[in-house]
Parts: sequence; C-alpha cells; structure tokens
Amino acid sequence: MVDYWRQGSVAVIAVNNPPVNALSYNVRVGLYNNLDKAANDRDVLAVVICGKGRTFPVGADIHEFGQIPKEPWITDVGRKIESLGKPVIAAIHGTGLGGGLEIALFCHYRIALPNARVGLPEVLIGLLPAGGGAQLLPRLAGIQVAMEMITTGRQLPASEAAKYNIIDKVVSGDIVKEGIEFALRVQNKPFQDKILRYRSPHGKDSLQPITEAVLRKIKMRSRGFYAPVWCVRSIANSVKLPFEEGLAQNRIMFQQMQLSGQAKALQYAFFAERSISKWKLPCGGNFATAVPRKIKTISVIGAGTMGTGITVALLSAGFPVLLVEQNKRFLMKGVQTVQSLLEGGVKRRKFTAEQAKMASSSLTTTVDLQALNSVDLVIEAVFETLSLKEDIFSKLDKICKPEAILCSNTSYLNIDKIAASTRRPDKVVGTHFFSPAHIMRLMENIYGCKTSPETVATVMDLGKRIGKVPVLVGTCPGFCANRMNRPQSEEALFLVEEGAQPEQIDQVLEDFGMPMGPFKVRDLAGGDIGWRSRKDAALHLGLTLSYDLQFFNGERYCSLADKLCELGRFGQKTGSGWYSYDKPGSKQLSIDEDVTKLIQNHRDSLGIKPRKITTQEIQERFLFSGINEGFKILEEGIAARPEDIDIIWLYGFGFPRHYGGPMFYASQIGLKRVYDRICHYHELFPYSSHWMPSKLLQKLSIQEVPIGQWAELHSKL
Ligand SMILES: CCCCCCCC/C=C\C/C=C/C(=O)SCCNC(=O)CCNC(=O)[C@H](O)C(C)(C)COP(=O)(O)OP(=O)(O)OC[C@H]1O[C@@H](n2cnc3c(N)ncnc32)[C@H](O)[C@@H]1OP(=O)(O)O
Repeated sequence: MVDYWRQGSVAVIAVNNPPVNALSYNVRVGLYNNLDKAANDRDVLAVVICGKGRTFPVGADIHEFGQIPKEPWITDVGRKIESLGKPVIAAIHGTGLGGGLEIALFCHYRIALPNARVGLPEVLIGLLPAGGGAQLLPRLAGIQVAMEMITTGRQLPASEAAKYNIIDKVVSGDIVKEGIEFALRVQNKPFQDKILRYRSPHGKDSLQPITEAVLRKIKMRSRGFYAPVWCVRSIANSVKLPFEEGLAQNRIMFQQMQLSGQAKALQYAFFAERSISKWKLPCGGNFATAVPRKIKTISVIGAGTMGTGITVALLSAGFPVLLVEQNKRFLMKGVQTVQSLLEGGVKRRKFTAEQAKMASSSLTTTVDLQALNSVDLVIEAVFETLSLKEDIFSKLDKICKPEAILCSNTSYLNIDKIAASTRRPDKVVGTHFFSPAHIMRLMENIYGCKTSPETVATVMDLGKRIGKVPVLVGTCPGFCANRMNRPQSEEALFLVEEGAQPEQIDQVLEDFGMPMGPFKVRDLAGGDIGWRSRKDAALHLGLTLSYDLQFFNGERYCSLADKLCELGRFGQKTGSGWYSYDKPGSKQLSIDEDVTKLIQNHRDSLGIKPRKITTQEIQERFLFSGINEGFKILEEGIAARPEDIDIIWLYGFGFPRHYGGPMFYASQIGLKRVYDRICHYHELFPYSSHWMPSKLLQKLSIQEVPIGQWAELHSKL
C-alpha cells in the first residue's frame, strides 16, 4: 500500500492505495514505517512523499469512520516527518485533500502540478481537520485563509494555494521527478524554520473580528448544520492553545462530531452520490455492461422556460444545440432567453465571456422538425400534455435517424405511453430536468419497460458530461421527485385550511433546513400551471373546480390554491400569490392581509374552526407524507435504492444534506416512530390516500434493518 525506493540520496515514499490513495490504517502504518526506514538510512538526505496513480492522498478512508481510528494516526505520521532530521517534500498531483494535505503540511516543503488542487473538505462530511490541519494551516496561510478553507471545504487550485504559501512551488512535468529534483536542491540546506508547529498563526490578533465575520456568514448559510461552527473553534485553538494541546482538543471535538447524526448523514450522502451511477435495470442491463452511444449533436424541442434552460446547460458543456419551436416568434423569444441566461452565467462567473460567446455560436434554430434528421439525441420540452408529446414523438420517430435517442423532459407523464407512439421504444427515455435547468443539478432519468440499457447508459453519461447529477428511476405518475412532493404540497394546504398560516409553515420548514418553504416555492414556480392541470383533470372527470370543493375524485381536496388563481394571484410573476411582492417578478415579499382574509373566509365557508397547529405537526405532516410515498416508490421498484431517492431530494429540492435525505432522515429518527405517526395521520385523515402506510415501511419498522440493507431485504420480501 506504500511503495519505497531510493534514487541517489533521495528516498521516495509513494502511497499506492487505489483509487484515491485514502489514508487507511495500512497506509498510515506503511508511511510511518517507511519514514523510519528513510531516517535510518544514512545515505538518504531527503525524502519525497507522493501518491501513485491518479492522485496524492485525498484524506482519511471514510469507510473507517465511526470508530476510534487505530494508531498510528495522521498526526503520528506528521510528528515522524517533523522529527526526521531530513527535509521531507510533499509532491502533489491530482488532489491533496483532508488528511493528505495535513501530511503535506507536516512536510517541510510542498510542490504541486498546475492542475493539482488542495483543500480540507472535512466539514463537508461533518468533521473538522483533526489531523493537524486546523493547527498548521493558520500558521502557514493565516487565520483568514484557514477560516475560509476549513469552514467551506473549498479546494484551491495550485496557483491560488501558492499565493497563500500553501504550495512552495508550482512545477510541471512528472511530479515524482520534480519532487526528486527539488529534494536534491534542498537536501543540504537548513529546514528547521519550515516546521510549522514552531510558528505562530498569522493574523492571530484579528482572531475575534475574523471569527465574528465568519460566524455571521455561517449563520446565513448553514441552517442547522453544526460542523462549520466546530471548525471555527478548532482554528481558534491554534491561537489560544499550545500546538499539542490544540491538537488534543481538536481530536476530542473530532470524536464527538464523528459520532453525530450529521456526520453520519453527510458521509452517507457522500457514498450515496457515488452509488447512483451504479444503476441496473429490472429486466437486465447495468452500468458495467451497457455502453453509452456517442452523442455529438442534440436538438431541444420547445423554447420555453425548461427548453431554454436545458439548451443553456448543453451549450455551456460544449454541445452544439439545434433549438426547435413551432413558429419564428417563439423561437426568437427563446433565443433571447438563451442569450440572457448565458450573459447571466458570465455575471455569476460560471463561465467567461469568451466561453459564453463560443456557446452562443453553437446554437442553431429551426421551426422545421425535418431539420432533426441527423441529430444524435432529441430532448422534447413542450407542455405537459400527453397527446401533444405523443404527436411529437411519432413525428420524430419518422424524421430522426433510426439510432437517434428520443428523450422527454416530462415531469409527470408515463414514459411507456410516450414510447408507444414510436417504433423505437427502446430508444425513448425520460430526462427530467429541474427548473432553472441551467442551474439545478438534478437530472431524473426515467426508463420505460422497453428502454434499452444502451439508451439508459447514454442519458446517464450525458447527465455527467453536462455537470448534472443523473439518477435513474422507473415510470409512474410524477416519477420519484414529484410523486413524493405531491402529498407534501397537499398537506401544506390542508394545514392552512385547519389553522396554520402559510408563513408559519414556510418558517418551520426553513428552520428545519429546507431552502424555501412550500408556499414560497409555489409562488416561485407559479400557481397557474398546477391550476390549469387541475382544471383539465376535473374536466376529464366531467367536473368543474368549485370554491367549496372538499373532495376530488374520492380524495380530500383544498381549493385555496384555486381561489388565489381565480384572483390572478399566480405568484412572483404576477406580483402576488401566497405573499405579495414589490412588483411582478420581484423576490421582495411581504405577508398579505388579503390572503389572510381569504384563508379565513375559506375556513368560514366550510365551517372549519381554526386550531393551533404545532411545529411538530407541520414537520411531521410535511416530511412523513413524503417519506411514506418514498417507501411506496421503493416497494414498487420505481427507485432501486433509498440512496437514489435521497440524492433526488438533495439535488432537486435542496433537502438539508446534513440529514442525508428524507429516507436517511427517517432511518435516523427511527422507522417505528415514523410508521406509528403515519398510522396516526392515516386514522385522522382517511380521505388522503397518501397516508395509507407503505407495506415496506411497516415491515422495516418491525425489523429495524440498517438503510444499506433495505433494498436487499425488500427484494427478499
Ligand atoms: C480518540 C479519538 C481519536 C481521533 C483521532 C482523529 C484523528 C483524525 C485525523 C485525521 C482525520 C482526517 C480526516 C479526513 O481526511 S476526512 C476525508 C477528507 N477527504 C475527503 O473528504 C475527500 C473525499 N473525496 C472526494 O472529494 C472525491 O472522491 C475526490 C475529489 C477525491 C475524487 O473525485 P472523483 O475523481 O470524482 O472520484 P470519486 O469521487 O468517484 O471517487 C472515486 C472512488 O474513491 C472513493 N473515495 C473517495 N474519497 C474517499 C475517501 N476519503 N475514503 C474512502 N473512499 C473514497 C469513492 O467513494 C469512489 O469509490 P467508488 O464509488 O467505489 O468508485
């Protein structure tokens, strides 16, 4: 796991633990012993530490967390380096992260390739840099830089790290060769002043104002996430305590954090995010065997909000896009939107003006579907009307080359029905982007019963190539994301009907950690789209939506959202919705007395006496209704694993990452408790079928199986 060789007077110690040279127990032992070997070899005058393969060590092995790590710890390896009596050079390529960077900070010198990155990302998995990082970095780069790097986990490119003295020299070529050359140059020079523990932290007199400013920032963005605050404390220890005492304090904090639910959730999320690319289809075919098709040209049909967002996502990843609309006027408007989104990307520093220009020059347009005869892949993003989509897909099937893949950006409709309108159902797949599609990273890919593994592999690969997080699910109304979200939105309305205020519900869920409460989300998305589809659904059943409707299609129904829409209150875009806004399009909101009255009148007309609704009830009815649906989604095989569902929620709805996602959250608070509360609400609200408890949840609540085994257990049930 650790290789050792000598080149003249230089000993090279190379960590060899693929894929990322994580500092597992055996690696730490190997480093420690090989440092001893170099120390004891009189012919060795300097040592280079590097990583074999793709990277310098990226930190501790996350699989080993949750128990007291076996010694030697990273700090023991660090002490060995400091006291070796010979200069030690860290030669960094790839990413030098966490414990990897900590070892480099114990070294006397650090060199790196230009495309290397360094960082202390422990905070992102709910921890602090207890292997010396929180003590050493302030002594090298100063308190300000250490605070920024450690509380955000940001990785710095080598050039930026060099500005802060974290890297002594940026070199190009072969990193080991460069390391040896550097070692030969410094081998006979004094290096005691390079041992960071003997320095005092830069900017220590400004500790208080820096801390206050950082804590203010953390408070704004952390929403109940503790690790950044602990990281601040760990850095303060570098000023307040002698080096070894600071290390000891930070170890104690690390141990407490390691056992916390937040660290477990973040580490679960880390691995969940990596597991989603390991998909498999129920009818055979999986990520390991399916080969994605090469996609060079893409067409997007529909230049509305979704179509233009998808176009920008594709263009900015370097794909040429042929944008299609039904007439020139819509097309022109779409092109303007694409241009302004690209300009917005430049303003937000997502890309340079030059890149935006390049992207823009890769956009072509047409109003003629025939022009799609040579594209490799089409993404349809028109209105959510099945007949319209069927019509487009049947035309595409005739126009596009036989091997072209046809994708629908539907958020709700049955992929099998859309596929059935073509003679190539194996090449039809759902690619559900989230709005705004050029920003939101989730891409919910939906297979139908005939979608081929090759088609799935192609859209999963496309998702990665455009910087999205692609998750594969099966088809059902609303798939995974919107199907789980639906009962939650309904419960939010029912809670208002029963006595809560929209702003109260929003506040409770924002305090829980959601980026926005459900009523703000409704206003942002625009109430008119849902209203139109509810009216269509009613029409389909020979009904009309009326003010006093309390049941719809046998289910409890709340007409408050319809009442707002009747008044033209569609949300932000009309300047009023559940809140009122400064002006149409503004985000500046205030509570609106008219809405409060409208809610009161609604309750009066239905004879509902408002009651006090507690925070607990709001949280439970919102979260548990979605979680119950999540278990049904697992039960039906729509999602293969709870990890898929959780990643959808982390990236599609901004579910707080330090809870891991709704399914992991349920596992942490206890499935028995979740199940019992769902049964309680089912008894209270028999006309909301979303409270019918999931059978899988019921079984798991009895067996208390860890989340990693749910899918396996389910397949045996
Ligand atoms: C009495 C109490 C005593 C307490 C004593 C305490 C002492 C504590 C001392 C030290 C603590 C040190 C802590 C740390 O170092 S925490 C870890 C910090 N590092 C990270 O968080 C890095 C995480 N990894 C990444 O960010 C990325 O993986 C990447 C940038 C390194 C590479 O990205 P990419 O090229 O996109 O590859 P993948 O992400 O797909 O990863 C490939 C593969 O590798 C696995 N993997 C990555 N990092 C780790 C890791 N740190 N541990 C284990 N495994 C890792 C990843 O899961 C992938 O695996 P695969 O899916 O099976 O292929």
